[in-house]
Parts: sequence; C-alpha cells; structure tokens
Amino acid sequence: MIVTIDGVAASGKSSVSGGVARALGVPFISSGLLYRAATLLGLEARLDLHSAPALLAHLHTHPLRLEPLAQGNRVWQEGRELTDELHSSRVDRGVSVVAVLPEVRAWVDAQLRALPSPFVAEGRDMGTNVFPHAGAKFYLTASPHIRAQRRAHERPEDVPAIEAALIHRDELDRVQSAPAADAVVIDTGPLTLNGVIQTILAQLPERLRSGQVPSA
Ligand SMILES: Nc1ncnc2c1ncn2[C@@H]1O[C@H](COP(=O)(O)OP(=O)(O)O)[C@@H](O)[C@H]1O
Ligand SMILES: Nc1ccn([C@@H]2O[C@H](COP(=O)(O)OP(=O)(O)O)[C@@H](O)[C@H]2O)c(=O)n1
Repeated sequence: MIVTIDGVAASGKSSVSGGVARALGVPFISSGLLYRAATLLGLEARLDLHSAPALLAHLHTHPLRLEPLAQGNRVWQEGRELTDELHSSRVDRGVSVVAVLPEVRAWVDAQLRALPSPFVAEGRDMGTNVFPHAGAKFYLTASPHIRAQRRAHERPEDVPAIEAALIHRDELDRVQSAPAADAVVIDTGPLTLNGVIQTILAQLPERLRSGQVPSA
C-alpha cells in the first residue's frame, strides 16, 4: 500500500510524511532529494543544468542511491553521503531547472518505482504521475508567507528573500505540481505539524490506520 503526500515547497511534506510513516510503521520516500542530488552533482561538475544529456551521462557514471530511512531519508553517491548538502540555497535555486527535464524525471521515476512498498511517498507528482494507483493521496498547501516563515529557521536568508524565492520556484514547478484529482487538499497554514499528521491519519482507510499495512 502506498500513501502519497504532495504539495508546494516548504508546505511540510517531508516532516508530515515522516510523522505519518512512523505512525503506520512504514518508511517514507522524499522524491525531491533525488532532484536535489542530481542538481548538486551538476553544479559540482560545472555542467549546464539545462542539458539533460550532460546530466544523465554524469548520473550514469556517478550513480545516486536514495536510502528511505524512517527517521529521515539519506542520499549517497557511492561511499559519499550528500544529504547535508542538499538543502543549500544554491541547490534550491538550481533544482527546478533540472526537475523540468523529462529525461531527468524519467530517471527519478524509475528509481522510485523500484522501491518495495509499503511506504509513504512525498513530492510533487507522487499521486499524479509516479504512483497514480496509491491507496490514499494528500496535497499540502500554505501561503508563501507562512512557508517562508517556516523555512527561515532552516536557511540563512531573511523571510522576504525566502518568500520571493519560494514564489519563483512555485512558478517553475507549476506543471508537475498540480494536485491529483482524487487527492485530499489540506491547508497547513492554521495547523501545527502534529495537527496535519493527525488530519491525514484520521482520513486514511481503517485498514491502514490499524497498522496492518499490506505490502501491495
Ligand atoms: N503545520 C506546520 N506548522 C508549523 N511548522 C511546520 C508545519 N509543517 C512543517 N513545518 C516546518 O516547516 C519547515 C518545512 O517543512 P518541510 O517538512 O521541510 O516541508 P517540505 O518537505 O514541504 O519542503 C520545517 O521546519 C517544518 O518543521
Ligand atoms: N516529485 C517531485 C519532487 C521534487 N521536485 C523538484 O525538486 C525540488 C525540490 O523539492 P523538495 O521536495 O526537496 O523541496 P521543497 O520544494 O519542499 O523545498 C522542487 O522544487 C521541484 O523542482 C519535483 O519536480 N518533483
């Protein structure tokens, strides 16, 4: 069984998915980390981030591995852990350029679909494109200002600069960020993190909530 939690940048996808996954006793998958890792490798190798052939050739010679641990996902490039470097402002700025490339999206999708279920998957297109047959789908939103206030605890820039960057990234990500028609949309603005987690758990089918998560 797969639960998808999509949404806009800094809407709480990763924190909420972690809480929901822990409550269900399953792993969660942060798809955005693969886009971030591809971007980091591209920046380090001074590649043109608009060039899918250059990026994919580099990814083939420098394979990435997503480790979907319950306490937080990690990304490895062979023996090197990239996780701590994936949330820098320079990766934030480049990632939407990389994520718009269909060839890169196909590369990420193939890695995600190869992971064994059950799990909670979070990102932009988990419920629409990657796992359209998921057992339950959610989509998180919040105003740009609230999201910038939250992210200000995690970035060196001030709230107005973060808000402007989030609005810009929302626009670049717009195509792959549409909610699934059958997703439950949750405005996280008035809710605490735990409030969002409980809202989702309360809306899951009973067979999932009871912790009896089937493997397919
Ligand atoms: N409902 C909420 N209320 C308050 N803070 C939240 C809420 N949801 C998430 N946060 C905080 O906002 C920040 C961004 O959340 P995160 O899970 O990284 O979002 P995303 O994965 O969508 O980018 C984190 O510091 C997280 O603790
Ligand atoms: N399923 C996904 C996940 C992320 N992404 C891209 O990866 C970027 C980073 O996503 P993320 O979920 O790690 O980070 P935030 O947008 O939550 O800050 C997004 O801005 C998108 O460009 C995507 O296109 N599709």
